[in-house]
Amino acid sequence: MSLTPDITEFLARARADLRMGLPVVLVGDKGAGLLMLAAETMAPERLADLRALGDAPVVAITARRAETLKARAYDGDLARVIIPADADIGWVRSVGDPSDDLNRPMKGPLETRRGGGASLYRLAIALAKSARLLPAAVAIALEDPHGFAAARGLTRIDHGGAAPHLTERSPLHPVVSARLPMEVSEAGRLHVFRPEDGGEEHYAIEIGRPDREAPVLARLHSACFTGDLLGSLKCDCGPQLRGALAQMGTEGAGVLLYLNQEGRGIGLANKMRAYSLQDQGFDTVEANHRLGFEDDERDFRLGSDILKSLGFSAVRLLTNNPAKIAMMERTGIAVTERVPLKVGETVHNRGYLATKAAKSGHLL
Ligand SMILES: Nc1nc2c(ncn2[C@@H]2O[C@H](COP(=O)(O)OP(=O)(O)OP(=O)(O)O)[C@@H](O)[C@H]2O)c(=O)[nH]1
Ligand SMILES: [Zn+2]
Repeated sequence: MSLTPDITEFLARARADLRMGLPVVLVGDKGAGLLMLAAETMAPERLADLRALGDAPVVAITARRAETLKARAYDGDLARVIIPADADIGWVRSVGDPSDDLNRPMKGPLETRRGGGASLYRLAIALAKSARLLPAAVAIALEDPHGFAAARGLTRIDHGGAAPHLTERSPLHPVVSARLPMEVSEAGRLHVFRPEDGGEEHYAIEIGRPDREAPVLARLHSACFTGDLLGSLKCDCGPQLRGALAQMGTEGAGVLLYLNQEGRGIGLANKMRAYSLQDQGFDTVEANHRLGFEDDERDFRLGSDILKSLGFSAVRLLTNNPAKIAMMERTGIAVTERVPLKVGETVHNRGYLATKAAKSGHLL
């Protein structure tokens, strides 16, 4: 019935639960169950309650994180680290959080579980990521997941229904648009787009009245609180944002998409964790990996969705990132020209820009 939450709505609820430190119940296709919490937000007393359920709980982590911890990833893309009986919550958190890797290296070897299906653990990690938490999930098997969830009022997620929603993006809908006179152009307009899944809103800033039949000067900008707002010298985002808008103002037409995918899609808290690791000597890509993330967790398809919704089908794209161009082309937006955007190099971000060129294929 329409008044009952659907899977998208249950997933949104699960994300909120995990951020608060609440457990979520996952149900497999054959009825197997898993109780999960995000390692990062779990309260110490809940670890004791989990242990009381029987079997030793595990921390599920990505293979990226497992590599740093030298833990065997028997499941390929993930590892299930067994929580020893005498381990406390600090130990559990350190499995997921690399902040103390160098100061207080974990005493190994870590024992990891093998055998049995891993799909629910994979779902647990994907959920933690989509909640913008560290990809580390404390989990224990449940025999009667339905009864367990119902008795405690916990959110229950069915694997079959959930899996496609974690890889496919949610449809975006225009909410409102209004005139916004700006320094670069008085003919500015801000459009707000909202996804159906309760996730972040994204924005389009339209300058002038670009012709929908011709390629539009466009920029896909990912949110960077530190660079866009604070004038951080560690990246080039602020100057790129202002440079792109200035060029659109000068040409009299353009569209800048402001995608709320902070920190290449890992969220500000995790980006700051990456910055701490960078201060310990790791580069931007290595830092992401130590945290358990891929180099880049963004979904540029959002950009094509918004451009199409605004009526555009071809762009002159302001970027140095070939992945953005490839994704535009794959999703039906023609890139007729790449317009380079080289601004804001500083002594602090020279290494960052060089790493992006060497490891992420950015054009110099
Ligand atoms: N995880 C992580 N994210 C970072 C770091 N430095 C900057 N970012 C994020 O990287 C993104 C940069 O976005 P963009 O400038 O749109 O993308 P780009 O891939 O550099 O491509 P172009 O600028 O178009 O060439 C923003 O979301 C920043 O918050 C970092 O060291 N670690
Ligand atoms: Zn930045």
